[in-house]
Amino acid sequence: MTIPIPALQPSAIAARDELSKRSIPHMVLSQGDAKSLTAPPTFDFGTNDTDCALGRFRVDGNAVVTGGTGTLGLAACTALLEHGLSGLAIFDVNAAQSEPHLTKLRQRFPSRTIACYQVDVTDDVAVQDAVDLATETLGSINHLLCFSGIVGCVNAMDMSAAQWRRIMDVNTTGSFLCAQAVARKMARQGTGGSIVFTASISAHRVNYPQPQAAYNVSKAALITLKNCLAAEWARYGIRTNSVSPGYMDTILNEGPGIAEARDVWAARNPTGRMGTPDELTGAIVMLSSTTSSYINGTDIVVDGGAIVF
Ligand SMILES: NC(=O)c1ccc[n+]([C@@H]2O[C@H](COP(=O)([O-])OP(=O)(O)OC[C@H]3O[C@@H](n4cnc5c(N)ncnc54)[C@H](O)[C@@H]3O)[C@@H](O)[C@H]2O)c1
Ligand SMILES: OC[C@@H](O)C(O)[C@H](O)CO
Repeated sequence: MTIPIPALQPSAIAARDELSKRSIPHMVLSQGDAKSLTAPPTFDFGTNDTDCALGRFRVDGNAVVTGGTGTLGLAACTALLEHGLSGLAIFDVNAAQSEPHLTKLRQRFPSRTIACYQVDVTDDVAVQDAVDLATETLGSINHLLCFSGIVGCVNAMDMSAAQWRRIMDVNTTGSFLCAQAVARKMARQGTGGSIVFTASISAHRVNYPQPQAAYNVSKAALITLKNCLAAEWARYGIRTNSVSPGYMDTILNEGPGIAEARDVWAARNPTGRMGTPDELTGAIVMLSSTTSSYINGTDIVVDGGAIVF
């Protein structure tokens, strides 16, 4: 059986013919070495041995970090400040709990502005007010990192509509509302910026052994939201990416009945263990730094290899 090849559109034929007329200046194809370059690429090798990684992975400007009072959010805040962040505004529904952490951060980074606001990310008015306040306090917002999230391990048969809605509301809608409010500022500032959502390996595969359909769906939706915003907002100089942590050793994964699950998660991971909060920060810093200026719309899985195991 012959499969018919669809005819090219006239515009595609014109484009193909135009391209085929052009020479390929950097390639010496006739020598059988399609990769040899006539001109070396320009590359800045630096001038001394202190021009090292921190320069490339430097994080400039100010950030809003939602859920920054939580374990992963706080680890991210510390890492961003270590890499040069000038100002930080944490948005968290449990802002009161952050005081001892804020004191430590302010002691360690006395020259930076560090603020924390009580915000429920599902409340669009509260989000807008907090973004306005953070902009006033910090001068500008250049980064948004969304860590606010909740989990619910409930059989889909038993889940109430209210439980489903709340998980979707906090994890997906909350991240959207924050991204929209911050992106509008970035677009108005004319500076562009970087947005990083915290998805999960739960966005990529069904968790085992705990049932958590709403959580998994909320995180999968976040990955698609990231794709949409990356496509829509690049024109404003805004990059939108996400990280997908695996099982990390945080309060989210503690509590009654979780001990057995933790053993299963560790056993089903090639590393034989859960991750530590600090192990997520490499991806966070990289995505937020200027070295990632062409990384847009991607998701970085940080899971010790769980999803390939
Ligand atoms: N810990 C893990 O294994 C893991 C794995 C994958 C993804 N994640 C995701 O990482 C993020 C952080 O998780 P964590 O382990 O640090 O948990 P955590 O519970 O320590 O942190 C979550 C933070 O979100 C805040 N929050 C909850 N609801 C909020 C709301 N409505 N408005 C504002 N803030 C709210 C909480 O107060 C808390 O500070 C979550 O989105 C979670 O789904 C965690
Ligand atoms: O998939 C891992 C996480 O998203 C999360 O820590 C877990 O599923 C919560 O029980």
